[in-house]
Amino acid sequence: MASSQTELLAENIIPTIDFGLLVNGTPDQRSGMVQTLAKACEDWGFFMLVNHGMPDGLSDEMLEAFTALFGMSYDEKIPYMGGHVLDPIRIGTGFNYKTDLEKCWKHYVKIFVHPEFHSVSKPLNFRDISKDYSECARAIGLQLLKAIWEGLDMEERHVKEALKLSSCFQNLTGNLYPPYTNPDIKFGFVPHSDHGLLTLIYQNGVDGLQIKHHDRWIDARPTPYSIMVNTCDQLEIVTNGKYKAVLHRVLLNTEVARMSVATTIGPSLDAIVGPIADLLNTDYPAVFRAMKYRDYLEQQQSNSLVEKGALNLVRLS
Ligand SMILES: O=C(O)CCC(=O)C(=O)O
Ligand SMILES: [Fe+2]
Repeated sequence: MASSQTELLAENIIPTIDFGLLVNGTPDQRSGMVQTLAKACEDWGFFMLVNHGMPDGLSDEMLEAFTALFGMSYDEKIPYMGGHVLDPIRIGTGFNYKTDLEKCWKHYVKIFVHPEFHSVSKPLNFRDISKDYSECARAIGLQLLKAIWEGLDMEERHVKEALKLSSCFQNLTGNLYPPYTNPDIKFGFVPHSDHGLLTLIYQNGVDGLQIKHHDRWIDARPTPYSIMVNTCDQLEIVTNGKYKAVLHRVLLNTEVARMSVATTIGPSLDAIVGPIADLLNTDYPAVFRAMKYRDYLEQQQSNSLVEKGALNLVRLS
C-alpha cells in the first residue's frame, strides 16, 4: 500500500484508551495513558474506552430496560411528555419537539441521575439497573476527568472546586432510532455537540454514529462492550478551547433499529463555568465568558440543535 494511503488510514483510526492502565497501571503506564488521553482529546475529542470495568451484563441489562421502557403504552409514558427542558424525566421524539421534531428521527428518554437520582417507576427493574449503571459510568467519567486535568497540568483541586464536581450533574439518555427509508429524513441525530464535560455512549451493535475529524465524517464502530467517549461544550469552555467539543451525528439504518445509552457528566448545575485560570495568561486570554451551567443547559436544550451553536452563548469574539 502506498505510504500516503497508509498514513490516511492511520489518521482515521479512532484512538483507544485503556482505562485499566489509567487506574491500576504502574506509575509509568498511567502517565503514558494520561498522555495518550491528552492527545486523543486534543486531536479527536473522541475515543474508545476499553477495560473500563463496567460489567458487560449491566450494559446489556441497561439496553434491555430502555427497550422495555420505549415499549410501554402511550398512557404510561404521557406523564413524562411535553414538560419543561429541565424536568428530571422526559420522554419524547426528535431532539426538542418544539424545534427539531423532523430533523432527528428518534425517540428518547432523558433522566437526571445525579446529584439527585430520578427514575421512572416502570418497568419495575429500571430503577435498580439505571442506578447501578449511572454510578458505574459516573465513576469512570470522573476518573477520566481527573486524568484530563493531569494531562493539562491543571491543579485538580482548583478544577473540582470551580466546577463543584462533588455534586456534578449527570443525565442518562436512552436513544431509539427506528429503521427508516424516507429519503427526506437524513438523520437520527443531526450534527451536534453535547452540553456537558464528557459523554459516554454504549450502543446495541448497530452502527450509525459518526464523528467529525479534520473536516471528514468518520464512522465510530466500537468493539463489543467498549464505551465511546466524546468531549463536550463545558470541557471546551473550561480548557479555553484547547480541547474542542466534538461534532457528531447519527445516520439512520434502513433495516434495523439502533439503540444507544448516552450518559453526560457535567459541572454542578449551580457552577458558574468559565475558562480555568490555571490555563490563562496574557498570550492566551479567555475566549469564553462564564455562565451558570444550569442556564447553558436550559438554552441548549430549548433551542434548535445547530452544530455547536450553543457555544455562541458564551463566545467572546
Ligand atoms: O446514538 C448515539 O450514538 C449518539 C447519541 C448522542 O449523540 C447523544 O445522546 O447526545
Ligand atoms: Fe450527542
